[in-house]
Amino acid sequence: MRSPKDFFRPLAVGAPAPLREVPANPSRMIHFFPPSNAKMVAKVPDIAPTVDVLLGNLEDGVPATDKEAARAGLIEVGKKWSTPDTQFWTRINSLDSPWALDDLQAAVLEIGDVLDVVMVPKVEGPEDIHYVDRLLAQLEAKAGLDRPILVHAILETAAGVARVEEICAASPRMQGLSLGPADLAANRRMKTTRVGGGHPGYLVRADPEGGDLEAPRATYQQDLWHYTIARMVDACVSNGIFPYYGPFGDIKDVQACEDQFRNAFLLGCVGAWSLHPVQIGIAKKVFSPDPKDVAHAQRVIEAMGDGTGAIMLDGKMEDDASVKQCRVMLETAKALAERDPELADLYGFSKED
Ligand SMILES: CC(=O)SCCNC(=O)CCNC(=O)[C@H](O)C(C)(C)COP(=O)(O)OP(=O)(O)OC[C@H]1O[C@@H](n2cnc3c(N)ncnc32)[C@H](O)[C@@H]1OP(=O)(O)O
Ligand SMILES: CC(=O)C(=O)O
Ligand SMILES: [Mg+2]
Repeated sequence: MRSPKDFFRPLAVGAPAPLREVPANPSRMIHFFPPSNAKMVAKVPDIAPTVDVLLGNLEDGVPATDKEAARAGLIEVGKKWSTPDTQFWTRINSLDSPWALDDLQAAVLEIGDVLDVVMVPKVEGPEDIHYVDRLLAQLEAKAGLDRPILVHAILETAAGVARVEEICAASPRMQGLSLGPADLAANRRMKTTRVGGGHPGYLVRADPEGGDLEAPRATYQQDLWHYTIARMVDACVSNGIFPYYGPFGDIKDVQACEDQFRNAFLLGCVGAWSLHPVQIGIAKKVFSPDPKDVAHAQRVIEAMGDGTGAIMLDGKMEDDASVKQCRVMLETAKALAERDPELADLYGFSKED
């Protein structure tokens, strides 16, 4: 662990100074595309303006035989990047793979000027972040970049979950964390075969009525990811960075995808991954506060005056703590509405709001 005095010093001569605060840019969906697929690369100009984050994926999902082609596709997209209101990220291969070093070098040296965030998979502890941190500083200095590239870690090993707080605090470059439910399930030896979402076998059953064990009893499916997401949210918030739900692999089940995303939103996540165009709209809907909640938040804030004390509104007690929740809701809505006029209209915000 670096001394607190050195925490914000650049890690290489000539590298840009680390940021003191991670920007809270809208990132309701991190949209994944495989840059090795020429058809999908051709769609980038149309898709980029419709998403908050576009991510060129170099890791899992890209066949080993296509790794070089994916890196070349990412560079091609970066060189033509002309959507400054959308963030541009990449996911590099894991640090123990034969590709990670070349991924990082190519991404920073060739397109570092347009790259906002590098997503690092399978992070096991702060030492992985320290390695990437120093390397990025050296590469940024070499490329002559004037602002640092941030780092996003995927939580997809038991060791990573056990050290999640240390990972979040490892560097001022840390932008956020995503849940990696597929690799995490494998690493934990969970007995599932899915990419995120629930499982019908993970349930609780109602007690038998009148002790009748033969009578039908209601069952309730439980959320396999609740514990990990809650830990992730606490670790992120206490370090001033952002938590995200990861992928939902059952593309056709848009309803369960929406439910999983909403659980994450309610627990504090700011966004999720979209793997297919159909999931972009789901993430946009879920991670933009509901206009009814925004209107309610405005009413509570107005009714609470200076924000202290206790009042009754619609039969419910409101006080200092509920007004703080309402401010979170309103601030989130305002930040999103700033870049989305349709949302601003939906919330009834005027330009002065
Ligand atoms: C556990 C993890 O690591 S998750 C992250 C790794 N995985 C990924 O990144 C997967 C990303 N997604 C994909 O590769 C694709 O969506 C797949 C393979 C899952 C499905 O692709 P398809 O079989 O082509 O789906 P489908 O036929 O429904 O696609 C409809 C259209 O959307 C396009 N499309 C599909 N996914 C994407 C995408 N992620 N970005 C842009 N366009 C896409 C298709 O090219 C197709 O275009 P067309 O109508 O012009 O032919
Ligand atoms: C997100 C990811 O990489 C996983 O679920 O494994
Ligand atoms: Mg993974």
